[in-house]
Amino acid sequence: MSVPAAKRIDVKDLNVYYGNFLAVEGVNINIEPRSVTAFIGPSGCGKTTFLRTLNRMHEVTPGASVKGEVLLDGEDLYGPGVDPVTVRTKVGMVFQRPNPFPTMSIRDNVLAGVKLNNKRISKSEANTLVEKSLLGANLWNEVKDRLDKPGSGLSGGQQQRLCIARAIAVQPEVILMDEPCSALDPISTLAVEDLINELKTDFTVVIVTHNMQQAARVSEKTAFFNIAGTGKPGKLIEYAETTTIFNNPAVKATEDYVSGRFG
Ligand SMILES: Nc1ncnc2c1ncn2[C@@H]1O[C@H](COP(=O)(O)OP(=O)(O)OP(=O)(O)O)[C@@H](O)[C@H]1O
Repeated sequence: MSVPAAKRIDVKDLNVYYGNFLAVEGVNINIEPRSVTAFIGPSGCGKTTFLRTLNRMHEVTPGASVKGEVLLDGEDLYGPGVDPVTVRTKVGMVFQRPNPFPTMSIRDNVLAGVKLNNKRISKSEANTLVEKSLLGANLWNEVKDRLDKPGSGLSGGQQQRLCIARAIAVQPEVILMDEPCSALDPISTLAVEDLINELKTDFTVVIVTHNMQQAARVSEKTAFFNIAGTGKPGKLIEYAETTTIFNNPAVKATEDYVSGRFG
């Protein structure tokens, strides 16, 4: 399976709205390819909302809209004529709760995204893709003898890695992860964190996490978001190397948050 080039993301002056409500204001951020970037911040500061604008997934919510630009290697995802479905094949997403199709086999779960995109592939190509994707998701050895069994028969951590295999199978350039370990036990969490570390060899990875140790373990750069109060928009407060954010942040609010003084 050839791996498409990981791409950089440049966001310019992005506002995100739910109807008239300005949920996230004025985000400017440059995300490097082949790296892991973590989004942290207190509940309601707009991490998920902003993440979902990076593959136009927010458009699934009626009334949600953006102003500004999101460039993928210089191409605006919101440019005229850009199809959001195509955007989502380039920028994949893994959700908080593992969501394999429960009655579908492990093998068909891996291929589900590819089939949704109406790609026709031969049986042998499909076999290769299933194996490569499961290898890429560190799941192959655990499931290779039961590929035709339902995805729901796996543990929570295995299911989440299956969802990551499904995301990889589409061969995206960027993988977005919204709290991918929040429903997992500590051992499964470590397995997924190891995997995230490996994914950055081929992909640009962006992860929302509430777990600051996790941000410190997996990411090169961290973006801290905050809100001034209920009803106010979330803003990107500080974005820097993860070690700087945790050890020597420039902004007092970042320091208060990472040291556990609020949030
Ligand atoms: N579908 C929606 N409709 C209207 N407002 C929404 C919707 N989803 C989120 N919001 C609002 O947008 C703001 C940002 O929410 P968001 O879920 O992005 O924050 P978050 O930082 O990811 O929070 P958490 O850490 O709790 O998941 C909040 O004020 C929230 O109430």
